[in-house]
Amino acid sequence: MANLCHLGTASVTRQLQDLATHPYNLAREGALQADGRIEKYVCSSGPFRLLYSTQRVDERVLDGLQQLADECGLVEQFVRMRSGEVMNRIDGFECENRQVLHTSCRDLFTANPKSPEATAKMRAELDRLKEFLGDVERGAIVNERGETFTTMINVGIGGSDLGPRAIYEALKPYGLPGRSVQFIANVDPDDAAEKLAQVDLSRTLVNIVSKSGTTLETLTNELLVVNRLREAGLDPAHHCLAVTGQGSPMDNPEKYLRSFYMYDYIGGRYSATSMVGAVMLGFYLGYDQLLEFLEGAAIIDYTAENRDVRENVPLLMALLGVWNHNFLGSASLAILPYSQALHRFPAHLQQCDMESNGKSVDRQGGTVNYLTGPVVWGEPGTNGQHAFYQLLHQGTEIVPVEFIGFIKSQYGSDLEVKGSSSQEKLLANLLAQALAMAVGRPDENPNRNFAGNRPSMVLMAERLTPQTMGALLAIYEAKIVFQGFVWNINSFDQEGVQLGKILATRILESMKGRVESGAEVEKRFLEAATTGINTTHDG
Ligand SMILES: O=P(O)(O)OC[C@H]1O[C@H](O)[C@H](O)[C@@H](O)[C@@H]1O
Repeated sequence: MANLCHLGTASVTRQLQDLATHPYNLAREGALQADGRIEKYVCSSGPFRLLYSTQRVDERVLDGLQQLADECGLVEQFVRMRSGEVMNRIDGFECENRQVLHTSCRDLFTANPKSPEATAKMRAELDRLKEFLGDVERGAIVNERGETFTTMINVGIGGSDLGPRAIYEALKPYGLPGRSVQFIANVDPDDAAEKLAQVDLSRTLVNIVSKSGTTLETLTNELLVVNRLREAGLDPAHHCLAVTGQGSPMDNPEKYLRSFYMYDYIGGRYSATSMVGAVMLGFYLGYDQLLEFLEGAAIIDYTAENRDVRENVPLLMALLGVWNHNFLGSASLAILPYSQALHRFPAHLQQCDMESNGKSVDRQGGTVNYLTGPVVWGEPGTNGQHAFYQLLHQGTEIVPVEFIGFIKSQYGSDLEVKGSSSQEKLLANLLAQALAMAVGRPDENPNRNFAGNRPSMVLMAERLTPQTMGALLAIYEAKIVFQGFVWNINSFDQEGVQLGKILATRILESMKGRVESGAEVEKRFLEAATTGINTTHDG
């Protein structure tokens, strides 16, 4: 039974609303140095340290957020989720009615996993993956000409692409020698054409990833790649792998060189540590580094069970986000990694956050009367500083920022220019931006005045490695789940994506002259979009 306490019923909500009428003034002279604030407002979990002195909070607000966490039973709900309680549900209405057990996929490093049966299933799949990867490595599994496989194409979309791709991009320096991965996600034929042109298909494994086994883009791209394999004289059953839900339409092991399973209690946007990410990451990183990635996530899952907000990074980030969004009124959230390797991480978080918490109905089927998930966006720094930081500093929209930074580079190849290394310049810019947003700078010229009081927080670790990437992923997954508990919404289904798929099918039918009754609007919209534009195919 989910806690009925949430933002709308917590007794402390009124107190936080009162505190929000006069939030901490970061731009006041000496505000940041007061009371050892900079050193005091630091929280650590696993390999990450969160600096939050540049948030508009003080001890009373933090105490209020602690009380909100306690009243909502956030950690208790998180523990119950990890232990297998059915939390993907809406009381009294038809719903998915499922457990939420993405944490079971990495709960491998203890004799007492939270959900033993789910972890045992993941362990069994990992054992099969380890054997397969070993066969590929040893050359026991080779192509038609007896050559080893060097490349993998990952065919999937949404959670079957965004998380795995972001993690692959983040960990490129850690790949096994000679290994590479390409991703085909969009149904746009140019996406597949561009990727297929970059590989030697004869040396390529094709990893078809779809939890449901029914996603139009993925099935279309599978056929497209299979067709290209056949055209090249290659046997698809000798190159293609499948990762899908047990019993899905793709669960057809004879059709594939290997099939690996994920389960309905793992949401697509939370599946990067399941076989959805593990097959590709294991091929690229090797099995041992895949385990390091999973262990990083597991470490955070356990630290996230600390009830003390001040000692639990994902819980603190969740509550600071609620403070900025629900009490200070910000509408969006910028996630700005000062690491080019994390350039696809904000895109993954857009799905994980906005598909989880972009909801307006609570877990009892009622309409919420408070804000839920924010708009999430972001790009790496320092690039963003040359793009949208003007708005962050002087726009009418206050956009809270979550910066992510590392002390050391991944490659260790750097150059001292004008007395500093590039990594030093990267970090200096990150910290400078957080301070500038907070403190501002008064100027009599209104166009040069920086009002400050623009909140941010800084997540720091030593270096982006497989383990810190796993930890970073789990921090954000837990943060998003904690916020969904505060808002008393079901963060684990995605009914909102279904209507578009239905209308797309109707428009496809219209294109073929088959107009269902009631699909008049789609037909007319299609005609307005295409009539008079050359739609004949050039070749
Ligand atoms: O993995 P699949 O079943 O192919 O689903 C891929 C994606 O499809 C849908 O759009 C869902 O909204 C996503 O959550 C899911 O990740």
